[in-house]
Amino acid sequence: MAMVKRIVEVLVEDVGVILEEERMNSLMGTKMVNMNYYPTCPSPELTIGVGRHSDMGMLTVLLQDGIGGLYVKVDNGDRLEIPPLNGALVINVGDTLQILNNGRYKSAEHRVRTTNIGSRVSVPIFTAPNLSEKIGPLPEVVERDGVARYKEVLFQDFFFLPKCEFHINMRRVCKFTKRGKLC
Ligand SMILES: O=C(O)CCC(=O)C(=O)O
Ligand SMILES: [Fe+2]
Repeated sequence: MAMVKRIVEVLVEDVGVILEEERMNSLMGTKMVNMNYYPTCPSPELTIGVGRHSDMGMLTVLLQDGIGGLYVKVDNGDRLEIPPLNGALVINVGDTLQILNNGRYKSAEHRVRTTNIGSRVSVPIFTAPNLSEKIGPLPEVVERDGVARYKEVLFQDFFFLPKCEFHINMRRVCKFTKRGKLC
């Protein structure tokens, strides 16, 4: 946790903001762990491991085994595989951090493919705000940028969007935050 906090601190310091301890704790008050198991698939192209989405919170710390299959969409639209590195963690920027920084750090869209070489396990740890926390671009950043690219919302208002299939829901979340309204 201390490591995740330190990374967030460095990222917001880089846009000229020092967050107070209390605010930092509220922004990272929700912690969740997923344990993903992707069985080996003889025809991976016919399956969806995890559909495309971005994570909603501040930062995600992901431990993956040696199989691979995680892809991130980069600016030109290509999808890059994030190859497993022994002993390395993958750190994802989430939607909340993107909003706080007024769009400077992007929450990367990613997805997971299954493989026919072996089953895969991954364990992401998500940090996200308390449900009652207001999230919007940090005032210092808005002042400098001259524009707020996202409106302020309660974290719970996009965490509990109307239920449909989970990952469709995640995409709706992105539209909600990036356009400032529900899709
Ligand atoms: O399995 C992975 O590598 C990523 C899983 C993921 O993106 C998620 O659980 O949000
Ligand atoms: Fe994810």
